[in-house]
Amino acid sequence: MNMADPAPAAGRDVVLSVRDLSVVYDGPQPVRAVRDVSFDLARGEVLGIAGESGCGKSTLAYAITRLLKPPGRVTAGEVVFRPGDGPAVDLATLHGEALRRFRWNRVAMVFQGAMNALNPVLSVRRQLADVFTAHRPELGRRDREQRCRELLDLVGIGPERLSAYPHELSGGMRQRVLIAMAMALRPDVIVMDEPTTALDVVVQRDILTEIDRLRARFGFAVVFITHDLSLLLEISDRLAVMYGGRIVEQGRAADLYASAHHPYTVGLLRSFPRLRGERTVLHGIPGSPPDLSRPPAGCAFTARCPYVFDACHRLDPPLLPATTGTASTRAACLHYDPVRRPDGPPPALRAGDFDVPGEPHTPGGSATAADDVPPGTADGDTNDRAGNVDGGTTTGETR
Ligand SMILES: Nc1ncnc2c1ncn2[C@@H]1O[C@H](COP(=O)(O)OP(=O)(O)OP(=O)(O)O)[C@@H](O)[C@H]1O
Repeated sequence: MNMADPAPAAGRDVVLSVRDLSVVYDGPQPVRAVRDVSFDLARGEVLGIAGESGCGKSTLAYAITRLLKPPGRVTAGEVVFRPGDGPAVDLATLHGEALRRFRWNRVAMVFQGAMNALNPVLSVRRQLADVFTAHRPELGRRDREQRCRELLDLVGIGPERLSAYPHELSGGMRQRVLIAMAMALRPDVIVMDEPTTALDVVVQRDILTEIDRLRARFGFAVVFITHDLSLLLEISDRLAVMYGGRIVEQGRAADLYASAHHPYTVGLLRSFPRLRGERTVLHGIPGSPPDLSRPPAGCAFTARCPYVFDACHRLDPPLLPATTGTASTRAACLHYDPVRRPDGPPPALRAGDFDVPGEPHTPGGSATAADDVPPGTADGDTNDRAGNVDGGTTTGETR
C-alpha cells in the first residue's frame, strides 16, 4: 500500500485529494485496474498522469469524476473536493441532483476521442447550449447564445461554427469544442484524458498552448492523462507515472525531467523523443504490462525490470523518497528502500540507463529462501542480480 500521504500538501492550496483509491472491474476474473492511488491536486496546477495503455489511467479519471460505470467499482479510498468557498466534499457522498450539479460546475472532463464524446446528430450550438440549459436554467435564450459564442471564441473558433455538426469539423476543432464545453461553467478542475492524442503534432501543440493560456486566465487545475511522458514533462507542474494500476513514481515534473527514478519511468523516457535536447535512438520497454486480473505478488514491473532482485518478486513497495533526486520525488521501487539498499540504487539506474546487461531473471519467479525475512529487515540480497549491477560485474546479454 502507498504511504498515507505521498504528496504532502504542506504549503499548497489543494483542490482535490485522492487517498488510497482502488477500483475493480467485477467479473469472473476481477480486474484490479487502480490500486491504492493517492495524490493531491493544487488549485491551478497541471498534474500529468502517464503510463502505457491498460495501466489504469482512464479508470482513475472516471473514478475521480464519479463517472465510473459497472462493472467498475470503487473498492477503497476516497476523493475529496475542497472548494475555495466552502466545506470539503467527499465525492462518494454525492448522489442524484447534488452529483449532477457537482459535475461540470466543479469538476469537468474532456474525454479521449472527440468524435465519440460529441453527439454526431446535434450541432455545436445545441451541445454547448445544453450545458447551460441543464446547469444554468435561469439564462434566457439570448444569454445562452451569447455564452456559447464567447466559449467558442475562447478556444479560437469563430461563431459561424456554432451551426456545424461534429463531422463538419476537423479533429482539432472538435477537441477545442470539448474543451469549451468543459470550461462552460468555470469548473475548479478539468480532467483531460488523452485530449490531443489523435491529433497531428502541430494541432496538438496549438491546443496545449490554448489550454495553458486558459488555465492562466481562469485558474482551473488540470489532471492531464496521456501515455506520452515527454509531452507531460513539458506541460505539467507535477507528474504521476502509473504502472499496473499503481502510481510508481511521483514528483515535480522538473525533477523527473532531471532524473527519473523508477526503472519503469527510466524505460518510458527512452520510448519517446525528448522535445528538447539532443536526438537519441528510441527504444520501447521489452515485454508487456501485467494482466491486472492476475497481478503478480510483488512489484508489478518485475517481469520487465532490468534491476529486479529477489525481494521484488515478493514485495510491492510503497512510494519511497527517491534518495538520489530532490525531495519532491517518490518511487515505488525497493532500490530506494534504505533498509534493503543502504547504498542506494545501482549507478546504472541513477544514470537513467535501461539497457543493463545481466543474468536473465525469471519473470514472475518465486521468492527464494533469502527473501523470507520480515519487511524492513536487511535481507542480504546485495549478492543478487541487482547487486551484480551495483558492483559493475554484470556480463552477458543486453536486454
Ligand atoms: N469495462 C471494463 N471491464 C473490464 N475491464 C476493464 C473495463 N475497462 C477497462 N478495463 C481494464 O482495466 C484496466 C485499466 O484500463 P484503463 O482503460 O483504465 O487503462 P488506460 O491506462 O486508460 O489505457 P488506455 O490508454 O488504453 O485507455 C485494463 O486492464 C482494462 O482492460
